[in-house]
Amino acid sequence: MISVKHLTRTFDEFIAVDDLSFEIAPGDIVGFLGPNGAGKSTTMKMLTGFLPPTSGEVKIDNLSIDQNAKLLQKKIGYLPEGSPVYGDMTVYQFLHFIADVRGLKGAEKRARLSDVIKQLELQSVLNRAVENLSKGFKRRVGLAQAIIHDPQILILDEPTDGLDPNQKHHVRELIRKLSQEKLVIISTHILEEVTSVCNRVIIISKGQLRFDGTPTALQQKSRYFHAVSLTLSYAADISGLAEIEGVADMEIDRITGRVTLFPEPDTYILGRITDYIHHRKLPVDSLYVEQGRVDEVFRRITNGAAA
Ligand SMILES: Nc1ncnc2c1ncn2[C@@H]1O[C@H](COP(=O)(O)OP(=O)(O)OP(=O)(O)O)[C@@H](O)[C@H]1O
Repeated sequence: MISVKHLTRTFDEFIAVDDLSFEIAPGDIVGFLGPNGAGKSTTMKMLTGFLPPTSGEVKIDNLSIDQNAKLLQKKIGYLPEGSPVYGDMTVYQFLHFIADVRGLKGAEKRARLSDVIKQLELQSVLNRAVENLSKGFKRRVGLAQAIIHDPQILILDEPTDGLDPNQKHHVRELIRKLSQEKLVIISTHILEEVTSVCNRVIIISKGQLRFDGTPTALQQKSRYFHAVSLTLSYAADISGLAEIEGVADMEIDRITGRVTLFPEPDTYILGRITDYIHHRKLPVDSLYVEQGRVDEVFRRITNGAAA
């Protein structure tokens, strides 16, 4: 269990993290979101005990990270932003070195090394210097070092940054698998990652907490939640759609031609829309109820007031 209370960090006059409080329990896969410069990395560094807070506290299993950093860091796997250091080592040397630092020995060390090499598919680059690897492989080496000691808590700063779509998928699957028995916090800019991997979302902006809830609760904040969208196979008179009882507003995407109808509060409009389409024989190609657009909520939340 991680407990964060009134966590604040300033750099000279600048407040990078501003009075954050939240608790994270095992089983939580937290997507930690925020625009560039929101304070995500700074928060993660404080959660892992690598940066002292200006005020407030972080407790892991009821122990303050400030006073117990060495002990608690054994429970944490941390993937910092960017690439692994010690770039002139080969991947194999680097992972051995990290295994030693983590106190792994003998058969256990060999088993864990072979396990992470397999999980992150690093066999083909074991003898290459870390600094010469592609961005994607560097990220995978970083992930391997984060999980080598099988930590209870995983804190991953942009784990899929720089990965191609196949690798992204692979790493998300790995995170999903690891999260069955661990507490996981990942920071990301990729909003689809949140709905596909996380069961909780924390959004910060300008160092302050703006949202803490499930991905579904976030989607429900979208103005598109339960709106009905449709596309037509050819142009037709759709002006009557906006007049349907219960439809508050209509929006047409100029690029895709997608038509979206927004319901009045607590109104179910799908039935009336399908009746209308049927009656007018409109050439509808696709029709669906929107689940809410996370990117729209994210923009609104991070530009304005707390949600
Ligand atoms: N050591 C430092 N000295 C001065 N300012 C810093 C320091 N570290 C971070 N900052 C500032 O604190 C703010 C938050 O930075 P942080 O890296 O935590 O943001 P972030 O949310 O991780 O951003 P990004 O998504 O771009 O990685 C930024 O304005 C950054 O410039």
